[in-house]
Amino acid sequence: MSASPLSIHGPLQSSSEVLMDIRNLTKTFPVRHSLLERWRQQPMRKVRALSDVNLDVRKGETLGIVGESGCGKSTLARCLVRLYEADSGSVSYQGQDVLALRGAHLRDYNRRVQMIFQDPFSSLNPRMTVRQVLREVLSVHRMRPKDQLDARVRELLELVGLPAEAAQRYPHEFSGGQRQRIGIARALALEPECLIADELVSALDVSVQAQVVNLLLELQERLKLTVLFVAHDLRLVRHLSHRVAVMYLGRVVEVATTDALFEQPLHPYTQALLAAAPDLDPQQRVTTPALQGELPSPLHVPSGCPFRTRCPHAFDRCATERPDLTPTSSEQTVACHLYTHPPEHPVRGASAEPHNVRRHA
Ligand SMILES: Nc1ncnc2c1ncn2[C@@H]1O[C@H](COP(=O)(O)OP(=O)(O)OP(=O)(O)O)[C@@H](O)[C@H]1O
Repeated sequence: MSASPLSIHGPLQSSSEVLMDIRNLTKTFPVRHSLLERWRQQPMRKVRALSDVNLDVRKGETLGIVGESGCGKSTLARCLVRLYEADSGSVSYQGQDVLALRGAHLRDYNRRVQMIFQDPFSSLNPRMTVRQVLREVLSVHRMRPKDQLDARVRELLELVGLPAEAAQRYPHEFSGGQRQRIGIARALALEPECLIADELVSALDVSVQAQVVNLLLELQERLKLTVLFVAHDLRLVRHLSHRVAVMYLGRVVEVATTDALFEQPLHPYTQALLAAAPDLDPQQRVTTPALQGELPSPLHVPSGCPFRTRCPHAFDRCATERPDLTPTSSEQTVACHLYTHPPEHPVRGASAEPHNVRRHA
C-alpha cells in the first residue's frame, strides 16, 4: 500500500470469525404518487434501495462500504441497526436473528451495535452540556452507578482525546471534529462491540478527517471494536479498512480485501469507480474506461446485471441473468458474468478486458 498523504495508520489484524451475517436483505420505499398517477389510480411505485444484499462482517475488522450516491449504503447501515425495517432477508448477529428482536433484546442489540452519524450536532441537545449528555446516556442504560458517572464521563472524554474541561461546555462551543469526538464518546458510553460509521468525516476538513479516522483506528485497537465504515472517500476507506464491499443500485457487486480491491479490482463498476477517484493510482485511471452514462433510477433497475447499461464489457447474458456474488479467490468475490460465464468472443467496443477473466476450457 502506498504512503498516505493524510498520514493515517494502517488497520489492525482482524479475525475470520463472522460477527454479522447479512443474507438477501431487501428494502423498498414507496414513492409518493403524482396527482396524475392518483387520478389514474396507478399502483404504488417502489424504490428498491436494497436488493438481496449478501455480506458478512467479521469480528474485529473494519469493513468499508463504498458506492455512488444513492446506491443504498445508508439504507443498509440503518437496516442493520433497525432504524429501518427491512422488507425481507435476514441479519444474524452472533447467531441472533436481528430482524426478529423486540423489547429488551432489541435494546441490548442496539447497545452492542451503535451507529455514529455524519452530523452529531443535530442529535446533541443544544441545552445540555457534554457532561449532562454523557451522564444521561450512562444512567438511562444503567451502565454505571450514580456515584461513578462523573468519573466515567472523564474516562470517555480522555478516550476520544478531549480535555476534562470539555464536560462543562455546550455542543455549539465545539468545532466539527470535536463534535464528532463527542458523538463517538456517546456511542462508546454504551460499550458497543460494533460501530457503524455513516459518512463519519465527510463534512470535516481534510486535516481534521485524518485525526478522527486515526482516533477510530486507535479505539478499534484498544477496545477490539468491529467497524462498518460507510464512505464516499475511497482514499479513507483504503487506509482504514481490512475489506471493502462495493455497492451498485442496492446490490453488493464486489467484496475483497483492501489490497486485492485496490490493486486488482474485478468488477467493471469497481474499476470505473477507482478510475474516477482523484487521488488513487494514476496508472489505473489511464487503463480503465471512466463510468459511462447516468446512474439508472432505482425505480427502474435494469434487468439482469444492474450495471449492464453502463458496462463496456456487457454481453447477452448480462441482460437476462442476474450475476450472483461468486468467490474468485479466498480474498475476493464478485457478481459479474465475465468471471463465471465469459463470452466466447471479446465484446465489441470494450476498450480493455477486465483483469483475471477466466475462460471456460
Ligand atoms: N426514507 C426514504 N424514503 C424514500 N426513498 C429513500 C429513503 N431513503 C433512501 N431512499 C432512496 O433509496 C436509495 C438509496 O439511498 P441511500 O441513502 O441508502 O443511498 P446512499 O448510497 O447512502 O447515498 P448517499 O451516499 O448519497 O448517502 C436512493 O434512491 C434514495 O433516494
